[in-house]
Amino acid sequence: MRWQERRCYDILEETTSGWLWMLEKRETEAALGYRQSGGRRRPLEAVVAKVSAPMAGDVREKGRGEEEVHDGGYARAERSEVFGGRRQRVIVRSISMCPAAVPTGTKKSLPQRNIEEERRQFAVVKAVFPPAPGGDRMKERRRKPPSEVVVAGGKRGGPLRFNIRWAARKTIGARIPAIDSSVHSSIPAPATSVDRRRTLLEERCTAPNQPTRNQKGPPSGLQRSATNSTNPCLPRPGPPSAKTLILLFLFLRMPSSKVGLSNCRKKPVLNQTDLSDVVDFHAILESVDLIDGIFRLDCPGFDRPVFCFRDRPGTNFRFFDSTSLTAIYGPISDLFAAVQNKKILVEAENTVLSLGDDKIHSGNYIFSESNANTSVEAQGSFKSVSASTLLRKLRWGTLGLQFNWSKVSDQLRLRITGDQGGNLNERQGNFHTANCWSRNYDFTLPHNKIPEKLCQLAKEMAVPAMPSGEEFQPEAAIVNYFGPSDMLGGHLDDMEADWSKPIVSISLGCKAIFLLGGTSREDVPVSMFLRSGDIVLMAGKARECFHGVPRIFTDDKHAEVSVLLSQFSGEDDCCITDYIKNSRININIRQVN
Ligand SMILES: O=C(O)CCC(=O)C(=O)O
Ligand SMILES: [Fe+2]
Repeated sequence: MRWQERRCYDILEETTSGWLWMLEKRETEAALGYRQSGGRRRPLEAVVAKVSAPMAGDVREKGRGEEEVHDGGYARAERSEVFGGRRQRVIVRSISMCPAAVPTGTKKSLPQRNIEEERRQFAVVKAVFPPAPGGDRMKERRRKPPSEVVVAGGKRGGPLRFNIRWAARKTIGARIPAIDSSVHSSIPAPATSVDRRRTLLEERCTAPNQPTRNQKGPPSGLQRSATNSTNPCLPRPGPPSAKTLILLFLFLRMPSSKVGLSNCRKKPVLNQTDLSDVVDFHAILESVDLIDGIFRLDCPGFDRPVFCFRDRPGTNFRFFDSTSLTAIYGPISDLFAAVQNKKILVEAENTVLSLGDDKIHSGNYIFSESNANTSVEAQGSFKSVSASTLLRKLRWGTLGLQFNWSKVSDQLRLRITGDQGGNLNERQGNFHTANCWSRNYDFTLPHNKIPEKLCQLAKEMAVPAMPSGEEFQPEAAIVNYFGPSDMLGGHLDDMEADWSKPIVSISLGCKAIFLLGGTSREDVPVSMFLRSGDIVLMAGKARECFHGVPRIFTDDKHAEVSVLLSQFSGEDDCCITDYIKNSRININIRQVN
């Protein structure tokens, strides 16, 4: 039953053996023992608390002007914007910002609308597992979640004025008391790290902050409706023990940004929020009801039902143009084993790779026995960090073909922030035609192949989204590691040449909310729960849709990892179980060519 999940965890060790891994700059420095030159070195927690406090789009107070604050590698922007007819100061932090900015003519979109084709192309696969023994699923499904969920933040002013803020209130800002306490008691993971990685990706098609046009209201919400038993889209019922659900997104919706982690010092103001609009495929699978706007598709040759979204509401994004990242290229391996054995990572060698105009910091890192007499910060000339710290701080890594992140970042700075004349569209056009399509994946960067087991799994799971007779070729993968307060801002994944091939996106660990938008920043997203073992497939039209992960659930009740945890009972498994309880891992696998 949990084969998919289990297989993923079997290969988890390998997914942390990628060639490239990346930490937030400040974290990297802190973790590796660098000192801030000249500056006061503040504890990481303080920095995290500070940047975590403001929510995306958080309205603070009236103000004028614009300022950007870069804080130890983190960044936030304070802008003056007009909300509700008055000018107010807005703090924006790590907002995803990728508009559908690829100029007409360069965008690789589907040549022809073909609904049947699209059904295959825009797929989300979801694995749903049998209820825990004794669990009352019907009761579970009927229970309304809102009463159990509260939102951090208090009055934010005009939540519907910007859809992004609607999303923040409706889903992103959702907080469960137990989560808050766990957040406070744990060392807060930087809420921005995953976004940072994404920010680099997005920068290539970023537009400056623009006033929202044609704003739409919040989505009407997907209503439950009785299923028509003659619905041709309904698949044959599968064996309950192998209930894996495939969701097919015909038109996806877009995400929004994030909610900040509660400030460690201030108690968050908790308001109630309503998660009843969050699509729960688990419940749909258990139910005889479908939800309006979602249908099930029979997919020959694939033993799991396929669910599709019919419509595409939208959301909008606001732009935030700031990033400061340090990419560290270099292989690490056996991270979990190193944690288990209390090893430390030392930088054995530090080189700088030259890639065209870029210089990329590249290290040779090895895990070595920790020496009781050697403090982490005093390893001779080596910078070092304990494997457990590294695991906690790790936010993403890549497998297979590498992307030259720093190049994109530099180019973006030149193109977008440089004074090159022309209007925004022209600048974006220049940027895209000159750089994006020719400079995304860098085939010259050293890399390892994606682990074979992961390739195999991706190929199998990609079937519903592949053109018939073609096999998915996994060439690159990004592994996102989400801590309790991490989130992934709205973005497009458009680096790959052929958008008709799916991205196979596997969720592991704690349950998350996934937001799915449209092709425009102004489209309102639909939100859905992704549980451990779920797989999202996106291809074709869906590649043009914004999506993101505003939050994960780490409290015992909502994380839904108990069955998974029960599979790790060995003594050596404790570092994995500890990690699973507070984390979500997403592995998204791509065919690049
Ligand atoms: O974590 C997820 O479910 C989505 C990840 C994603 O969209 C990405 O890495 O591009
Ligand atoms: Fe993505």
